[in-house]
Amino acid sequence: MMAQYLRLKADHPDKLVFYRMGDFYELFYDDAVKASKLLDITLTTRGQSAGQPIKMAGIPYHACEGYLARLVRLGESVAICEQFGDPATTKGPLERKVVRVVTPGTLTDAALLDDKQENRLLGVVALKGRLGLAWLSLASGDFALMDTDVERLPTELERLRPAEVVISSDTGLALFDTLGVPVRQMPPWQFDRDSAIRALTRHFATHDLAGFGVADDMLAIGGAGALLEYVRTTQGGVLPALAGLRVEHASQYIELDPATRRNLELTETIRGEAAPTLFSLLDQCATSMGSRTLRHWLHHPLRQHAAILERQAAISALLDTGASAPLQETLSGVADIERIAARIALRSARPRDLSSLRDSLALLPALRDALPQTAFFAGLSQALLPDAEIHALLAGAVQPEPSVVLREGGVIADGYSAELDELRGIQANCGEYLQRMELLERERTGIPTLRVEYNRVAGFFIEIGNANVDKVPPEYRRRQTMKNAERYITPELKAFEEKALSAQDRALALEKQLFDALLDSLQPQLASLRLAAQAVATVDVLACLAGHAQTRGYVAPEFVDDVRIDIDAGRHPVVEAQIDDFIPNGVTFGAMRKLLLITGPNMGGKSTYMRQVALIVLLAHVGSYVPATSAVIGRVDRIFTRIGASDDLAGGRSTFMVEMTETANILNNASEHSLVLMDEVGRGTSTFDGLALAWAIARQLIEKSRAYTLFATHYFELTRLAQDYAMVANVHLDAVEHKDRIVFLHAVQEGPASQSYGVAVAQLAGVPREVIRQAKRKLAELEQSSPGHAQQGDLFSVPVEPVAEPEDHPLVEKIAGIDPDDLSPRAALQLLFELKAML
Ligand SMILES: Nc1ncnc2c1ncn2[C@@H]1O[C@H](COP(=O)(O)OP(=O)(O)OP(=O)(O)O)[C@@H](O)[C@H]1O
Repeated sequence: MMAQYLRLKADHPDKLVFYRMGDFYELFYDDAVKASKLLDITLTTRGQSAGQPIKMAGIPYHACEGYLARLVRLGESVAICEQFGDPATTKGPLERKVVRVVTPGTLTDAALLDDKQENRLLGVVALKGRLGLAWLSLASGDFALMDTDVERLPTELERLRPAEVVISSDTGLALFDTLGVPVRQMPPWQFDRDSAIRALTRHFATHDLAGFGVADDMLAIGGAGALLEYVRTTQGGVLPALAGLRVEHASQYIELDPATRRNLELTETIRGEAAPTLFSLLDQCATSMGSRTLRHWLHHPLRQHAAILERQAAISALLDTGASAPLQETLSGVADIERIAARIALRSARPRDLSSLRDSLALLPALRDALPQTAFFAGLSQALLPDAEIHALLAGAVQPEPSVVLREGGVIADGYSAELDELRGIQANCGEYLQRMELLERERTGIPTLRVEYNRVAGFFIEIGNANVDKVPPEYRRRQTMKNAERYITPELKAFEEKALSAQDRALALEKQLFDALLDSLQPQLASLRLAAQAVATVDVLACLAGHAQTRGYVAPEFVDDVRIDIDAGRHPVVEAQIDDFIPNGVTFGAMRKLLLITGPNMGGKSTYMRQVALIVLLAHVGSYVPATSAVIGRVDRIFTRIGASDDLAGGRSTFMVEMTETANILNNASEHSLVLMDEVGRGTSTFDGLALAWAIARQLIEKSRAYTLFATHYFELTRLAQDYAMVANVHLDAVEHKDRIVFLHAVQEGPASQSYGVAVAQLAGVPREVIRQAKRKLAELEQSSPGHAQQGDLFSVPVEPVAEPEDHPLVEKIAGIDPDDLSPRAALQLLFELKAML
């Protein structure tokens, strides 16, 4: 057995092998050690090899899904090795085979997949500074290619978020060192472009790839070929029905670099949590397909105005007809058709998959009826009309409520197969059958005492009393002689006996056969099921966005070709939902107003304001309505953000290094159509360095990039840029100090801020009183010594009246000097009188 194990393991050196032994999957040697650590299961030993005990860990077969899910989430791959044959009759070890390999990127089991997220496998080819990317999702059948530059790898990885990456073993892992994705290396020949073209054209049964818009010299083709092979091996040789190939171009979408996706908290907070994010706010989709599509849309804002306006018009139509609520109501009954189709393709669908597919298909007509009557929805409606045969087939074949697993039976509907009905009938109506036969035989033979019976020893028999044996028909054959009677069997009864005794086994086997045949007959329908799934998802997202537009008071943005972004009374969609009194703020950019310098106190709302502008622009390009009273937006090609400071310790970059790397990316790539958010650049270094850098960076953005820029800063010097450049304007957020409190107004106004309130905010945050007092004193000192002197390049350097340190009231000083622990009750009382007298 160990020899067999080692042979199988040799084919899967980099995976954990789950080796089936009876009711357990067992892992041996290093696999056992690794699994015991990762899964926290007991490490033990079994037998010996070369005098050494063999390390072993096992997991019960029925609980394997949970363990698999954990391993895959940790980036591991598992080869599942099943046993074949009957242990009772086989000599020596049972035959075992790896039936499938579960890897993070090739999951299709419902239990292992995240409902709301696409699970992608990415193949990467890098050659001479160029990058070919191919990605596919087994669960949705989506298969796409893109060629780009090597530097864009982090950006694309952040966009696609693959669960697993496949590369050629000569590419080297260095590219992926810090990216935190499981990477699998395959031999270089599997990335060979010519073989890939042959494999792809064979798979799609096309002459060449031109019909998919794939040029023969695309680097990504090699990756696509490797993916196909990888999927084939993991799925035990079965290839899923893929929806065809798509070519993506970087220019289709507004580009968002990795930092921007993080900073804008689209689908994950900066801390890596799932909420609160734009996605968590908006995702009220009724189906998982809708949720996945919404997530995709948020990460892929469109550039082409026509495509955006199509979605926007669809939302308007939903709002006009009030259709979203009834649509979502119907949608909530629709199962994950897309993933069910994928499991049908891989023949791993379960009985309940088919019954929920049937029930979902039955809802599609109602969905179509509820759609608004526009050309756009007419297209979707067409897709929502898969071949009526599929539903008819499923309705006829599958029980209304089938059992969860096929091997329990009770899956195929009554009336679908005469043979199955008969087998089931035999089990259910054995007694009835015997009675009926008894009556018939009595009539036929004229023996009123004839009995048809069954016992365990004799099986089925016809018993005739000795008095009547002369009337026995010739086809009766004697089975047993009793004292007063003879027992007979007939060919019909014999056949019935065989049927009855094996009816259950045969019924189960037949159900399995029928179920497999059903999966086969669904294969030609997968493409239309996928189209229906996509249409359901699109309707779902649009209805969800229409719902938000209505309940949250969003408006349809207008798109223009001019250089312009004009938002009236905009709101931050996520912050607005979290606090009671959100103050709306507008923004105006034009050809002559391209950089807004934002000053104002800490906590004043600068970051919120900047992010809100970016989110509104992004949402507008998703096709959604936006949180504002009006929005007019010109062409936008990219959104860049440089917000907040975070160390990239794993990548060996300090906070300041990260800040400057991100800034360099912006300065090198921003165009006049880009939206750039810069939050306090330069603050990661000394004041002089920081100010100097911030100054130079701002100038570069105005003179060279001419991007739409929101530039928040505490360096007050920078506000002077507005005097030098017509395209720069100052805006600020304000606060007022009221007694000991500071009140933030959160309203954006024209002009630079007048005060920073840093010390007041520190006080608010609970910094000890003594520190605050010293800070105030130091602040006054600095402000006195440095007007115009550039000693202190910050807002603090504004010449303002030195703040006179208020003398503390003697009463306060007296109280400060008290140590209550040292006071006797009597002294305390005395002190109270003294304090009162000092008032
Ligand atoms: N327009 C607004 N209306 C109401 N509250 C707001 C508004 N903008 C921001 N806030 C509130 O103020 C808090 C601070 O906002 P924000 O982080 O944007 O300030 P900031 O000026 O960037 O501060 P810092 O300079 O310290 O980073 C937010 O958490 C939010 O609760």
